[in-house]
Amino acid sequence: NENPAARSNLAAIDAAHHLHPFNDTKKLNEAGVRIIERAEGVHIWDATGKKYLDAFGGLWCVNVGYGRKSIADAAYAQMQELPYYNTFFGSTTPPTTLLAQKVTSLAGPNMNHVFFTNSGSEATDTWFRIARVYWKALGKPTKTQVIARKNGYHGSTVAGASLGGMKYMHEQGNLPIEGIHHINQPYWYGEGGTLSPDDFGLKAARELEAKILELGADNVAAFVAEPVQGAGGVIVPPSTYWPEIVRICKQHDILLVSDEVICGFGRLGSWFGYQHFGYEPDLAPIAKGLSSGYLPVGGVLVSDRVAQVLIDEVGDFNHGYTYSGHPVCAAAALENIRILEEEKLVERVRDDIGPYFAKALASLADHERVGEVVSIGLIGAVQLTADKASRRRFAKPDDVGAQVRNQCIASGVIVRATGDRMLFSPPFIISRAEVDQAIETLGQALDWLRDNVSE
Ligand SMILES: Cc1ncc(COP(=O)(O)O)c(CNc2cccc(C(=O)O)c2)c1O
Repeated sequence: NENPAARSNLAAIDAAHHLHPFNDTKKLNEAGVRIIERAEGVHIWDATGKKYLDAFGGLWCVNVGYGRKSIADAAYAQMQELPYYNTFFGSTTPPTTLLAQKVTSLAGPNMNHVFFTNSGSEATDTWFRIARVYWKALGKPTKTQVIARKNGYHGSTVAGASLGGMKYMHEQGNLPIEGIHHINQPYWYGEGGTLSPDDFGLKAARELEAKILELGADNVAAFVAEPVQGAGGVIVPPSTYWPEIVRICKQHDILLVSDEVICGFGRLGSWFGYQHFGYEPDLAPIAKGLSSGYLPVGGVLVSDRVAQVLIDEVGDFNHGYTYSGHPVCAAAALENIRILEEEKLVERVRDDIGPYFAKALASLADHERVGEVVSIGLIGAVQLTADKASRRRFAKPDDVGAQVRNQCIASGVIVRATGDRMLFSPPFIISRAEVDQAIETLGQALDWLRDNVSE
């Protein structure tokens, strides 16, 4: 399949003109870019014809799997009918309105409105402004501060990168912007010390209360958190965490924002992550699984409490994007959700392949280089450790994670590494045999780590 000239030519063109996200362009150009040409089911192929099992689902997002012709057909038909019109100036288009109805019908009884965006980052900036507008309309204009978590990820816009808790992002662009504060993440394995997970869950949650009291509840607009922190390493909170967060937000009258960009649309075995953990947010950004990545679309689910103020008190809400509610993206998202419903893929994650995946992942727990394995539905992580008993971390977690990831990719399985945690987020259609292949491949990479990386 390899056409060396064509491939190397494309790589050379890419090196000459394409600046990639989250990448060191010089290193990338030396290594050579991987040209992905096609995909089907859970597999992708690069330009050399190499086939990979994509156990990471693109970027956490290809929930229905690749090659869904019906999504392409839906987008094509809509594009021929009406390729674009805006939702400004009192307009909408049929797919946009129907998508708003469909998404809110899945979001629970108190989430009946959605604001559309093109991405999760734009959804973050949207709820950030809604939260402040809400409190101002209620006569509390000083409630502007937002609390987020270290190692959380909420996107790459200025507010998104500021609300995220990644220091290496803050250092680029003089972030965070003012008005944003961070508390620790509920990462028991790395930060729980000698506490039990349950005690640590309460301790981590109560950092929110301390921060609110430090800032003054009359100055705090909202708290944002991912049900499970994805890009931060699939940090699953102890069971005591979320109930305590809910208590604190209620007690101090702080809006609760649940970032559903990864956890939404079935990833945890429920339509939204907050349904899995049993809480109801005031605002919830969505993207990724909304369209399974087939076209860029995002949004913010808005609770009745907030929507009522936005509608009855605020009047003009001066925010929005050219492509907010884009009809072709909406048509693709509608077909994506139809597939999730018709094939009962969310139930499959909850009742079948999710439990199977958890069992397969647990088979790695005894490996001498594994500190913990965690999963909910079809999101999972394997924590690497230099010493099981002491939970000692490798000196260079990023390097170790990258080496293990590269071993897996060389063996034809795409996984993600965040530091020293190996992450999975496969399409919901993954078969049991493909789960076994992904786990076995990681197991071989762990053996390689044990036999080749000391310390
Ligand atoms: C929880 C969460 N919130 C917001 C965003 C921003 O969405 P957009 O990217 O569509 O603007 C995300 C995105 N998450 C994301 C995006 C790109 C790469 C990776 C990775 O883990 O390597 C993760 C996310 O995971």
